[in-house]
Order: sequence, then structure tokens, then C-alpha cells
Amino acid sequence: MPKVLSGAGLRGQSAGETALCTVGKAAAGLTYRGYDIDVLADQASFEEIAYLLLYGNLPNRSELTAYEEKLMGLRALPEPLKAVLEQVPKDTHPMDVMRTGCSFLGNLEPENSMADQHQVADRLVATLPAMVLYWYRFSHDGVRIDTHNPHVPSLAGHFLTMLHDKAPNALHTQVMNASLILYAEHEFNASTFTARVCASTLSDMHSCITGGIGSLRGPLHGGANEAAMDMIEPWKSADEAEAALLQKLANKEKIMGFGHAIYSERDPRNEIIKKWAKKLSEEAGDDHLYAVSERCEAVMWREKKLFCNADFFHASAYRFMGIPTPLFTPIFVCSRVTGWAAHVMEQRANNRIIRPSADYTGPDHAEWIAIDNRK
Ligand SMILES: CC(=O)SCCNC(=O)CCNC(=O)[C@H](O)C(C)(C)COP(=O)(O)OP(=O)(O)OC[C@H]1O[C@@H](n2cnc3c(N)ncnc32)[C@H](O)[C@@H]1OP(=O)(O)O
Ligand SMILES: O=C([O-])CC(=O)C(=O)O
Repeated sequence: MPKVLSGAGLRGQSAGETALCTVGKAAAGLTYRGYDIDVLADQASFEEIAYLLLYGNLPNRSELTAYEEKLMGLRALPEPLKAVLEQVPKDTHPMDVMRTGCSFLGNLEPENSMADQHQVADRLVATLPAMVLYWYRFSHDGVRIDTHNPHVPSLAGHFLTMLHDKAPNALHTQVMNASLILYAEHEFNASTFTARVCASTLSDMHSCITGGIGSLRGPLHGGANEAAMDMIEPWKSADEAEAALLQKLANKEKIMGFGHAIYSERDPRNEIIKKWAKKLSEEAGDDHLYAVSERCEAVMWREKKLFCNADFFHASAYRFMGIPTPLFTPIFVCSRVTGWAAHVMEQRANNRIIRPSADYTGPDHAEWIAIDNRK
């Protein structure tokens, strides 16, 4: 059954048109430009999805090879950007680092003309992983990593190689690739809408993407994958998880990684990432984290009819690949930048400034009081 969409948060109101994505059609589905997410996550590479979203069609083999080579050629960070990243304190949240990095790249390489929008978008796709990991490895390990990785064509492998200083195994590359596909696009979610509002003023791509990063950061949106990990990490058994979760529900707490603004019964991305989390759990010899996650899923459905969204099983999947929690939402950025940029281009192609109205709730008329007469 489709979710009843009404009330606050602009729920259920159409705020524009898109040819990029459908969410929640027949209560569950997700498509990118008409292609089903199950097929894409199983068959495609993230680079194919980036191309599909940004250029409008699936690339043929030679287009894909050329696109992969283009992205690899755009990976290097400018020296002044590295210098800025080296100034950012170690205890900064990596999402704030990405926000700064994206904005500063816009200072160094401004989008002077909208004719450059594809070049600017590709440059961001290629450099955002390097920005966050250059800073992370410098501030945490004291090393200046090489962000080229010419022998690692996939962004999935590139990210894990920069993080761990060695090439990932095939399973980790495959899961990371699927994860990047799952997170790439989701219609008019909060961060994409932020980017589109910014685009509607005819602002530049870096401003739109920087705004998107700021919106994604919150725990009700992309930040939920980190918040879910923080919640489940202390629980050492499924029984402990169930007891703690019931207590949270009794306290009327929000449980991160559950529920959705549009989907009513399931998030189609959950089954996919859950399957990979199980595989990774077996590979890692995990004896409780996957079981804890599964129990949370069962308890939330039993107690509240709330289901896992895309973020919940991403938490354990990323942990099994040795990814530190504060880098979870930044990975979402590395993926969603493709959706954001595609929406910016779509908004620009048929633009009217986005400017809704408000229902005024203040006083009808207030009499001016001279400053010396105020209480
Ligand atoms: C990739 C993504 O961004 S997916 C979303 C990631 N965010 C999270 O996981 C954060 C936790 N989830 C939530 O806060 C919400 O479910 C949201 C923000 C995703 C959607 O919000 P809404 O559309 O307002 O939720 P919805 O209308 O379905 O809420 C219905 C009821 O369920 C409750 N509810 C919804 N989600 C949760 C949850 N995760 N834990 C506890 N209760 C919840 C709401 O509080 C509301 O109760 P009420 O009627 O007593 O106020
Ligand atoms: O659509 C939403 O509201 C949030 C979401 O799942 C996403 O952005 O991937």
C-alpha cells in the first residue's frame, strides 16, 4: 500500500518534475532513468551509473572506458587544496571536511559558465573521495597519500585503496561498488532538493553540491548510517540488542536507520545491502554484529512496523570492510554527488526560481515602540 503522504515537511506535494528517478512506485520500487535498482546493483559498475545519471544514457563499452579514463585523469588534488586540507584539525567531522573541500575547489576552479557543468561534475566525482581521504590519512596517520591510483580504475577500489594503503579484495570492491550504486540517486530527498533550490537561483555547481553535503550530514538523512553504527556497536549479542532497543522505544527515541519519508513497507535498497552485509560478516568471522542487526530489524517490524532503510545494514557492511564510522556518510557523498549534479543540470534546463509560500503565524499588526520605551 502506498504511504499516505500529507502534512508537514512538504510531504506529498510535487515540487517539480524529474526524469532521473522514481521512488516508491507501487509502494516499493526504485528506478534510475527507468532502470530497476535490483538490476543496476547486480549488473552495473558505479561509473556506468554516474554516466547514466549525468549524461542521460547507459554508456557503450568504448564510452565507458573513455569515461573511466577521464575520471582517473581528474583524480589529482590541486596543491592549494591539499594545503587547506592539511590545516583542518584531526577531530573535525569528515563531512565538514568534504563541505570545505568542495567549496574550496570552487575557489580554485570556479564554474565560469554552465557550458562547463559536465566537466565540473566529473571533477567533483573524481576528487571528493580523494579530498576526504587525503585529509583523513594526513590527520590520522601523518601520511600524504598519492590520490592518482592509476592501476585502480573503479572508484570503489580507489576509495578502499586510499583508505587502507592496499588494494581491496574482490568481495570488498564488489560491495563498495554496489553501495555506491545504491546511494547514487533518490529523487527529491532533502539534500537533492537543497541542491536544486540552490541551482534555481542560477548559482554555481560547487555551491549546489556544498549545500547538498550540508543537508546530507544530518542524522535524519545520510548521517543515519553513522548514527545506526553508534547505536548497535556497544551491543554484544542479539538479546542485548533487543532489550536495549525495547528500552529506546519505551523512551520514545528515534531509531536511526529505520523508517522512510516515502516508502511504506520496505526500502528496496535494504535487501541488497543486507545480503552483502551477511556475506561480509561470514568473511570477517563476525560472531555478533550481523545477528544484532538482524534482531533490530525483526524487533522494529514487530513493535512498530518500521523497516530498515538504506542506511541500517550499510553500517555493519562498512564496519566489516574496516571503514571507520565517521567515513560512512562521506561515502554517501562520493556516490550522491552524481545524483545531485544530475538534478542541478535538470533544474537548469527548465528553470524557475524555487520560492514557495509560507503560512504566516505571527501577529497581525505590531505597534512600533521607541527603544527607550521598551521593557
Ligand atoms: C538515506 C536516507 O536518508 S533514509 C532516512 C535515514 N534517516 C533515518 O534513518 C532516521 C530515522 N528515521 C526517521 O527519523 C524518519 O523515519 C524519517 C526522517 C526517515 C522519515 O520521517 P517521516 O516521514 O516524518 O516519518 P513518518 O511520517 O513515517 O513517521 C510516522 C511515525 O513513525 C515514527 N517514526 C518514524 N521513523 C521512526 C524511527 N526511525 N524510530 C522511531 N519512530 C519512528 C514517527 O515519529 C511518527 O510517529 P508519530 O506519528 O507518533 O509522530
Ligand atoms: O529519499 C529520501 O528522503 C531519503 C533517502 O532515502 C535518500 O536520499 O536516499
